[in-house]
Formats: sequence, structure tokens, C-alpha cells
Amino acid sequence: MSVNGQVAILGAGVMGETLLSGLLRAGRRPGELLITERRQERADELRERYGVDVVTNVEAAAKADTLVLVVKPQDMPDLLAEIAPVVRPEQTVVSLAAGITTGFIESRLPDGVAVVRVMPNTPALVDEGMAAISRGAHCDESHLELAEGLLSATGKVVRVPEKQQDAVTAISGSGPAYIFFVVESMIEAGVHMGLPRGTATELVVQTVVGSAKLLRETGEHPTVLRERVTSPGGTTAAAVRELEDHKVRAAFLSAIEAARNRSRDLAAE
Ligand SMILES: NC(=O)C1=CN([C@@H]2O[C@H](COP(=O)(O)OP(=O)(O)OC[C@H]3O[C@@H](n4cnc5c(N)ncnc54)[C@H](OP(=O)(O)O)[C@@H]3O)[C@@H](O)[C@H]2O)C=CC1
Ligand SMILES: O=C(O)[C@@H]1CCC=N1
Repeated sequence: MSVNGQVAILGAGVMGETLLSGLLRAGRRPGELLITERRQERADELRERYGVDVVTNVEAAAKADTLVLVVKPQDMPDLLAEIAPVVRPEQTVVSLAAGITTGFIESRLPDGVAVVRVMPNTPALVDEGMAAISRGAHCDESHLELAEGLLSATGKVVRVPEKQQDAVTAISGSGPAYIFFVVESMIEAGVHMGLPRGTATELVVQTVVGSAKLLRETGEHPTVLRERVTSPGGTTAAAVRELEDHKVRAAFLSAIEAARNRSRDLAAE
């Protein structure tokens, strides 16, 4: 199956626009893309910014070869009801919605439509995204390759069994927010100790980028890298002891389990 057919992005909010901009950066022509949006103001903004056609959901679903669904999980039943009459089995549906299973989508579309479930993340905006993809009941290798072709425009792509998608959502889908939370906390600590906010921000952002690069480029276990920073009887040991005393590790486990559970619940709303 070709990855060069027309691609429609239905719902161009934060994640839809991230994918759209990534596909354009990767060399797709605006004419190969269609988007839909329900607010006129937003539609005008995207048309102006990217030069793509903004059409109705029904027009997009009737015309495009690949339909990428990027509305909130709660909006998915209405969107599927709207497009179902025009969707055909030769099209591929790619869903980026948290918690929505391929079975949920398949049961609301004509029989035989291939559905790929994807969990992307926002670093895709700078081509450092992490996306996990899973096959639905009617997918073959070509449908997975098509989804990989779309998502690899903005970062890494891995294949996972669909039963792992709620955990993936909790780790890499929501993950950037946890990192930003840590970054905010470190900047506030710097400001609390008297550093100018700009200096604290520069120190923290570069420390996070450098640490991420060290993890990726050395392939070392994070514990080993942390031990290298932790001089005996030094500053890091004093800080890590406080993190352990405040049960930060346990808090991360609970937080990530809460995200996984929320993902499981979303399809039922
Ligand atoms: N943000 C993230 O980091 C990630 C998000 N996702 C998934 O991506 C999806 C979108 O999330 P996000 O981009 O954050 O949310 P947004 O609210 O920013 O985007 C959703 C967009 O879809 C529009 N929309 C809703 N219903 C329709 C409809 N029937 N037809 C056309 N457009 C419609 C919304 O319009 P309006 O503004 O009028 O509501 C909005 O612009 C979700 O399912 C989420 O789970 C997945 C991974 C990461
Ligand atoms: O918060 C959410 O529900 C979405 C899914 C993963 C990241 N953002």
C-alpha cells in the first residue's frame, strides 16, 4: 500500500497540528493533505499557516485514502457516526486517541476497514516524537507500514500489542508532562535560592537535554549514570536521600498507574 495517497487529519488541535506540521516538514505537499476542524476561526488559522484545504469531516472521509482521527476520545463516537456512511474498506483509519480501542472504532465503521491505533507524543513537534502503533483486526503489514510512514516523519515508531497501549499512553504519551513538571520544580528551586529565573531556566533546560542525550548516546542504565553524578558524601547524595524520603519514586509509580487507568476508562465515557 502506498504512503503517498491523500491523508486527512480529522481534528487539528494540538496533536493534529503537530502531525500536520511534521508531515509538511518531511516533504508532503499541502495538496496531499486535508484537515477538518469544527471551529471556523481555527480552520482559517490553519489554512493560512499551512496552505492546506480545510473541509468537512464527511468530505475528508469520502476523499482521502488515509483518515487520521485526532479528536478527543470523548468526541470519537460522534465523529465516527458522522463519517461511517462514507468510509470504505479500501481506506485506512489511523487513530491517535488515548484509550479508544481498534475494536471500538471497527464496530462503528463498515465491516473490514483497517484500523491502526497510535499513541504519539508532543516532542513530535521538534521531530523527536515517540509513537507506538498497534494493529486492529483487519490490518495487514501494509497498513502498519503506512502508519509507520506517517509517524516516522516526526520521530521514532515502535510496534506494540494493543493490550500494552494504555501503559504506553501513561509512559510516553503523557510522559513529556512529567518531565516538564520536574523542569518547573527545578526552576522554582533555583529561583527560591536566589538565581535569576532566566539563569535557572537555562541551567535546567540544558541539564535535561544533556542528560537525555547521555542516556541515548551511551546506552548506559540510568542507575549507573546517576551513580556517576553521586560523589560519596556529596551534594547529590543529600538530594537523592530527600527524594527517597519524600517517596518521589512511589509517587511516579502511582501517577503513571493513574494515567494507565484513566486511559482504560476513556472509551467508556
Ligand atoms: N496532546 C497530547 O500530548 C496527545 C494527545 N493525544 C490524543 O490526541 C487527541 C487530540 O488531543 P489534543 O490534540 O490534545 O486535543 P485538542 O482539543 O487540542 O484537539 C482536538 C481537536 O479536534 C477538534 N474536534 C473535536 N471534534 C471534532 C469534530 N467532530 N470534527 C472536527 N474536529 C473536531 C477540536 O475542536 P474544538 O476545539 O472545537 O473542541 C480540537 O481542535 C486525543 O484523542 C488525545 O488522546 C495522543 C497523544 C498525545
Ligand atoms: O492527556 C491526555 O489524555 C493525552 C493522551 C496522552 C497525552 N495527552
